[in-house]
Amino acid sequence: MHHITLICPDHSLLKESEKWLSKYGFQVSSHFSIEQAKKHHKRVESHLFLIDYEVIRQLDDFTKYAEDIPHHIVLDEKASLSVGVSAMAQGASYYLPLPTNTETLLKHVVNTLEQNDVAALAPQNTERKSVEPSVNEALPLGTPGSGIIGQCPLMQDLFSDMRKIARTNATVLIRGESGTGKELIAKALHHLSQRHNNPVVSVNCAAIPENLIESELFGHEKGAFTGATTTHEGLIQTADKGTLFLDEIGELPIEAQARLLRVLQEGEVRKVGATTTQKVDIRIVTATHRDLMGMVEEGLFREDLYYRLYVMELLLPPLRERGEDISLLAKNLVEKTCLKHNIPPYHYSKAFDKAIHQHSWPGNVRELENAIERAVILSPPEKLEAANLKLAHQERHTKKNNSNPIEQSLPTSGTTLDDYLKHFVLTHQDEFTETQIAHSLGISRKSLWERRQKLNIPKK
Ligand SMILES: Nc1ncnc2c1ncn2[C@@H]1O[C@H](COP(=O)(O)OP(=O)(O)OP(=O)(O)O)[C@@H](O)[C@H]1O
Repeated sequence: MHHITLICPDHSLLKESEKWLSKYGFQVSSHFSIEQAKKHHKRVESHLFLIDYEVIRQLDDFTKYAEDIPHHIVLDEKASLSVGVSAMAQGASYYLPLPTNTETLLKHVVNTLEQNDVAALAPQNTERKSVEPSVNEALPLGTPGSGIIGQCPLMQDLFSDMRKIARTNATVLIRGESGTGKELIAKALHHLSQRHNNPVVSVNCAAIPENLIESELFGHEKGAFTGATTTHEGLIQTADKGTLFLDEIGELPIEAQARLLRVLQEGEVRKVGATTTQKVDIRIVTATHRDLMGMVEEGLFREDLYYRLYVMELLLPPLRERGEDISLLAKNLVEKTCLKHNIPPYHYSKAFDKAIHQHSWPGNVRELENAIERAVILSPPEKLEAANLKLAHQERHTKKNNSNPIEQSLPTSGTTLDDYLKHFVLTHQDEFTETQIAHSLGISRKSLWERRQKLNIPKK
């Protein structure tokens, strides 16, 4: 965990950040003088100092302290250009006015910590690794800087579980609807863990043809089957000392399940066509949106493997249950998409936010990403228009007005998301390709295929 030290008088506006910085997962201590902070720093290493310039004004020579206050941001209630220049010349990473809004300060804190981490890791990487492979708790999960946005209680609980689980080697099953961020969470878990200096390998079991999956995962010996002209290292071997993320584990064929069980039980991998085994040390994280227990009951998934994989569970809430996170995500996506397409930043209006909240996002964050991208690209320069989100329900309304009989048969209330998806697919499959339907729903083509199976949606 990163430790931040505030140095400011009791009445300072900077004091207010103490509480919310702790809420973001930083360990914070506060001191009124540099001397006092120095003593504390000797006992507990501080990764960053936030200093109210009023404290520096009292000193005759701040440079004397530079060595003891290595990484710092200066904040000033009487901010001026000349003081800013001298603060930066004396080693401050940033000089900001007081008060500074939470988001801006947080961004600068995260930037400085990230820069320091990179600098600290570069020369000492190997030494650090061999002395003490510490858990990487630096990621302030939930903030835009961490790449995973999530301030609502459900996500905060999830992050708190992740931090605990990351300390262990326990196998983790991540569950959640399509597009909720399962892969993102699996990778964050790896980065939080002691394995973070080693590889994290992601495999989508549904995307690899069934006849290749064993050789891809476990590797094969030369001559093991027709076409095996060389020996091939499997992805499990590649992930040695790191984390293997198996997405859509429910799609793993039954023969491969037996091999995977061996990896989990014995810590050994046997290549296809090999007579000997090799030791591997991997943490396995899996994800599925399927009911694995139901698959066990149907004989499609091995029960022994199920219990091996289901040691810890992380449940990702659907986007519609994340309250204000939807706005946070949408805002962040608008900024990111503008940057990506080189479009001047848009104002995120209340009307736009309202439209975002009115939709139920069956395709979750992925659907939101796609919808925002459409809105950013299609809107005029002066205004981000909600109509350009081109959400599936808007299309439904338009169709209704056009008196489409199938659409009109949709119940107006009490429709489940599955009903909605089924009707949407049935209504559009004559005129659109699978890729276009999946895109409109904000889900992958693979997810659409899976939902067709699950909901028994016939193809045209
Ligand atoms: N909390 C979040 N903050 C920011 N971006 C997110 C968040 N959750 C998901 N995303 C983004 O949404 C997209 C979908 O996420 P991801 O692929 O991890 O979902 P998934 O649950 O694994 O999907 P699937 O079930 O279809 O494989 C990615 O681009 C990811 O970066």
